[in-house]
Amino acid sequence: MIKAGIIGATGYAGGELVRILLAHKDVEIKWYGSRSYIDKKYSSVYQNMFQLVEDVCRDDNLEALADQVDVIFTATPQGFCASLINEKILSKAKVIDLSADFRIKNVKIYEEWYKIEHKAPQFIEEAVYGLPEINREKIKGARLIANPGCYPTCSTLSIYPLLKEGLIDPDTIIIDAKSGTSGAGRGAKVDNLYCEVNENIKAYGVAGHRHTPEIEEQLGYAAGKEILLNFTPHLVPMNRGILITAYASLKKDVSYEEVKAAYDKYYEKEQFVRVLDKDVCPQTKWVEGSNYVDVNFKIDPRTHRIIMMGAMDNLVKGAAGQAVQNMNLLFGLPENEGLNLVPMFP
Ligand SMILES: NC(=O)C1=CN([C@@H]2O[C@H](COP(=O)(O)OP(=O)(O)OC[C@H]3O[C@@H](n4cnc5c(N)ncnc54)[C@H](OP(=O)(O)O)[C@@H]3O)[C@@H](O)[C@H]2O)C=CC1
Ligand SMILES: CC(=O)N[C@@H](CCC(=O)OP(=O)(O)O)C(=O)O
Repeated sequence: MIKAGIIGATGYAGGELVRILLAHKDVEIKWYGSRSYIDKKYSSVYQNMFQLVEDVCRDDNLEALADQVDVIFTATPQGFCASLINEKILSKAKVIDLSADFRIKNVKIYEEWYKIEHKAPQFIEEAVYGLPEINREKIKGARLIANPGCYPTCSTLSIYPLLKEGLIDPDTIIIDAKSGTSGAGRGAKVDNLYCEVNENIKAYGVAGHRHTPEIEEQLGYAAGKEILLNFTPHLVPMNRGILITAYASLKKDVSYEEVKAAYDKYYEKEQFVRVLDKDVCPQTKWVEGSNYVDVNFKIDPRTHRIIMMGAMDNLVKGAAGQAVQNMNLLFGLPENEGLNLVPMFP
């Protein structure tokens, strides 16, 4: 049995990790970390866990935890993991960080976009960006995984094959994204109150969202050069789900079959990326509660542009599901163990 500890188990991403790991046959959760609910039963925080989890929440102490578990998930705010990680911890346990602390290789860019000083830049180079469909082999041997952001996961997977195959002009990418409110976490914020979100849709972080450099970095690797793009997220009145609609100019005339072949080249064998049938647009409802990313595209011959689309559950493939996928790779388990979650509908 793999012993797991979750720091930030009381948040939305941590809660989803608990839900997935409880059904994972090779994992035992040893530590439900929290700062606000110390010594309170975990199931009193999340009543859906009544009679399923008897443990109480424990203080966030990464060093003490590393002595007791094989893997630590940090589902905590930006800066937390970097402020505590050290060589001793990494020599004892694998760490999968769900925050952005180790996602961006250039520390200056991290500090500029996150407005915090990075407390452990010495581990940035070593950390592996945990997008299994692209970095599978590197993930297997890692000690520290930078679990990708929700928007970056959906955006990168939707666009990656076309950049790799040189079908689109990397300097023309525009990503329009939408997220359900759980993406903003469980902490109380005025912007996420019912009356603010219900019956409403709004853009936020326009021309400045912190996921922009993460997406640019990952798509830059695919393009083989640095790229700049426009990324505009929107908050929509639903609990879960991310939908991205991305636009780029085509570099040459292409047929549906050529573009489909590019997607198939990278995803045909990938269980969690579903390239939908022709003319079917991805919808968040069709992936809810699952680890799937549904992708598709449409060529617009009139404007000589292509529209790339992706849908995903921000808490599963966008956070906890992907973290478990990474854990499976780190421990040599089948990559889909505990992740054969059938999407719920309606
Ligand atoms: N929500 C999502 O869709 C996604 C989230 N993520 C990332 O996962 C991480 C958690 O996000 P999310 O679950 O949404 O956030 P929440 O606000 O829902 O949860 C935050 C968690 O962190 C704990 N926490 C808060 N402040 C501190 C602190 N100073 N020190 C230690 N622990 C603290 C909280 O515990 P308590 O209050 O009990 O002390 C809580 O368990 C973030 O880095 C986020 O960016 C990544 C992808 C998607
Ligand atoms: C709706 C909403 O607020 N979403 C969050 C992103 C989700 C998240 O937690 O970000 P990471 O994937 O980087 O961890 C945001 O825009 O900041």
